Amino acid sequence: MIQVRGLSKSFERKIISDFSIEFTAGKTSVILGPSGCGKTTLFNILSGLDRDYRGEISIDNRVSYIFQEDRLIPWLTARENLELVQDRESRDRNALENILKKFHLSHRRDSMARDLSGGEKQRLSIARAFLHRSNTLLMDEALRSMDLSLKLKIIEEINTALKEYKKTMVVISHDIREALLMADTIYVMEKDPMRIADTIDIHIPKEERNLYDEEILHLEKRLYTLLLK
Ligand SMILES: Nc1ncnc2c1ncn2[C@@H]1O[C@H](COP(=O)(O)OP(=O)(O)OP(=O)(O)O)[C@@H](O)[C@H]1O
Repeated sequence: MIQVRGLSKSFERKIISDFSIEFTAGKTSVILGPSGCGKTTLFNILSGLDRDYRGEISIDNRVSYIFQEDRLIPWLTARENLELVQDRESRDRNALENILKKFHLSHRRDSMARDLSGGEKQRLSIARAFLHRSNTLLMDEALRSMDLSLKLKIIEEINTALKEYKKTMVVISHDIREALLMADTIYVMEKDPMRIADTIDIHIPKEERNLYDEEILHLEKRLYTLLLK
């Protein structure tokens, strides 16, 4: 469980003020909300990158942060990039091979990161976050620059990996469909200061969700209405 209590953060203006939220352990929460409402600011605080805030944060200290850009070491191979997050003494070769397989990268294991396609690079950085000994994954618009078909494939891989790795995941997105396919709970935010406008729990099993499903289409409409308000 990630708990945020009475969080406040200001830059030139008050971005977050007395804000509270809980993200359930082992579940995926997706945050949708207008540009500049404070989503990345919240992630920077949750991940420990920003310690200049007021309020209480309760989070496991092992957090993996997946950014929009891949942040791989270009001159290392896919395998070597993964090894960076493993303990040198107890390096688990099987775990590494398993995660390569889950993200359909086994055939690219010995390729330099710089030679991978954009989709493969982002898959590798997501795979690395799963392999890292963390309980919490924070993903900030990591699928933004992908076409729909690639995005759907990677979402399926993430959902499959989550079943095995049981991480607590929080995702920032601007893509309603991405949210509908990944989330156990969607939080819609408003800005100035950031607050929760609506919370939507989705009970359809993830492997049964598709974008044409009536219930999903209904939720999509509800989310558009909320976000375009
Ligand atoms: N280091 C900083 N110094 C000054 N202002 C900042 C800083 N970081 C963020 N801000 C401001 O805080 C507000 C919230 O920014 P943040 O990046 O958290 O928004 P966001 O919801 O993630 O937006 P987006 O969806 O566009 O990525 C914005 O107005 C931004 O300009």
